[in-house]
Amino acid sequence: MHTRLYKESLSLHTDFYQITMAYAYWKSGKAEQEAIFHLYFRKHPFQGGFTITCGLEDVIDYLQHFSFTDADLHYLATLTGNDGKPLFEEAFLNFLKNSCFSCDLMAVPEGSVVFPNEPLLRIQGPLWQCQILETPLLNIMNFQTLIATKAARIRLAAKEDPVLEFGLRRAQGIDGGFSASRAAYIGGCDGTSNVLAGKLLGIPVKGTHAHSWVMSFDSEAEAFQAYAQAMPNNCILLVDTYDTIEGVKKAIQVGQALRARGYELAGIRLDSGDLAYLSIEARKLLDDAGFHNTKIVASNDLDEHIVESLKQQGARIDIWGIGTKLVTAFDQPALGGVYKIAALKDTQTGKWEYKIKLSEQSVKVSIPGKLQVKRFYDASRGLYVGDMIYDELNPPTGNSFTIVDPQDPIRRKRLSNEAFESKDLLIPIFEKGKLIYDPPTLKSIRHHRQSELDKLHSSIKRFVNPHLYPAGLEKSLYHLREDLIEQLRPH
Ligand SMILES: Nc1ncnc2c1ncn2[C@@H]1O[C@H](COP(=O)(O)OP(=O)(O)OP(=O)(O)O)[C@@H](O)[C@H]1O
Ligand SMILES: O=P(O)(O)OC[C@H]1O[C@H](OP(=O)(O)OP(=O)(O)O)[C@H](O)[C@@H]1O
Ligand SMILES: O=C(O)c1cccnc1
Ligand SMILES: [Mg+2]
Repeated sequence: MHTRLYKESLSLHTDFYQITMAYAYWKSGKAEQEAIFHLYFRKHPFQGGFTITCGLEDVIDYLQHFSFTDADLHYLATLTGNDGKPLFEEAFLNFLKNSCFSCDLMAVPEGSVVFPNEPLLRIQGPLWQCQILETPLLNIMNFQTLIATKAARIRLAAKEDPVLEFGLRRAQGIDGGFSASRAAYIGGCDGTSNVLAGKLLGIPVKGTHAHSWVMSFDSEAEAFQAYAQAMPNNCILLVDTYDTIEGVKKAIQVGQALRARGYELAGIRLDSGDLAYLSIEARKLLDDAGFHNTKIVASNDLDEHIVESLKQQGARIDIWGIGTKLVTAFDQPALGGVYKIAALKDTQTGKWEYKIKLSEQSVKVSIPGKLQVKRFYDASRGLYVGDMIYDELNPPTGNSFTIVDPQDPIRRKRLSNEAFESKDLLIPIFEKGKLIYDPPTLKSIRHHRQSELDKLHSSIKRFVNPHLYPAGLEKSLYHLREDLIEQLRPH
């Protein structure tokens, strides 16, 4: 990458307080104490019923390059407190210099459907390392998970139609654009206008031309002819610069000239006005002129709701170009994923101590333990039927389980091994800092996302008041959490 940022080591890509805590852990002899943290979210984005996890490959890349360079340490050595003296002792900086990532990481594979409170990542290792990674892991996972989920919703609305991601110009800076293109592809887009994402990630690059192409000529007809001349084998003409219907007629004339040369007009693009009406009219004109295979591309501030509405109106749009509202997750610009400590090993006894964060808001009370998620699958219906978050330090026995919704303990469900198949969602990625996972290709992550969504009942995927998928705490974990809350509450 060509920016100043990407020439840097990214170990300082964290919040300052992570480094001050790492220092204080080190000073108080706790730095190497073994801890378990989970990364999870509490509420689906976009008022939806599902979320698509995304970002693991970048997490892996980050952790593999996690080391403090001399330049990083020189910088940290310049930081001073309010007495003007250095904040960090040299011995601590040496400790950082000689350290490398040595944790265990478990993760839910990218492209999987996930639900509130389920760990997307579980990290176990020295307390200071787990702590310092909070910010970069959230930075990577929150954004890509958000965009993959938005793209998956757009994919559901567009049904089988191709969707092109056109967002780079509106994305949140350089990495915001690049990682959005990646996440959008995983979520279900078929191509991108982002050429760097094409080169580095192998995403198909696609596109048409801008209004300025048309405006740079004396007439629209000349502009269309020149574009067809330059690119006869990839000719999609933007027809709305002056008058859409007149533009379609001129595109048809150019299509006839192309056909005489042995080429086909690939498409036209509509970028303003009533896209339902104009696409229906354009389709008639194209069909009447014998251009049945010429596709109609539409763009202009589209999102999943407008795509769904246009389809209901009978719009004849074949390909959807979607930028701003996808890559900025316009209606919800951040996923509120969090990263919380859940257990700490007592150095004397070697036993795990459960950790829990209390809050006035019950949704913010964290979940203690070494968590895993067991997902139950009804093979006869081809549907996921429920997820059980359980504690590996105290796993449930037997073949039949009760899950409890921590926000509404009346909501319970029984899940059994006899009735359903099941699998654990978190799989090993790093063991003691060593990568033991072979990340899948982007294409196979996309396929995985599709097969995951196929296994969700349609009521969970609808946009308005989606049905709540059963994802809860295994009963004994629920009680453990309640007991801890009881013990910690002063009254
Ligand atoms: N038939 C339709 N039903 C619902 N929404 C539509 C329909 N046609 C277009 N839209 C959407 O309505 C919005 C139209 O916005 P706006 O009025 O700013 O665009 P416009 O009239 O095309 O003007 P401009 O030329 O500035 O792009 C866009 O988000 C577009 O995707
Ligand atoms: O609408 P989006 O989903 O973001 O898709 C990308 C948009 O970018 C281009 O125009 P741009 O928005 O730059 O100019 P315009 O507003 O004049 O169309 C293109 O014509 C699309 O309208
Ligand atoms: O190729 C296009 O049509 C395109 C690319 C980026 C943004 N809007 C449109
Ligand atoms: Mg626009």
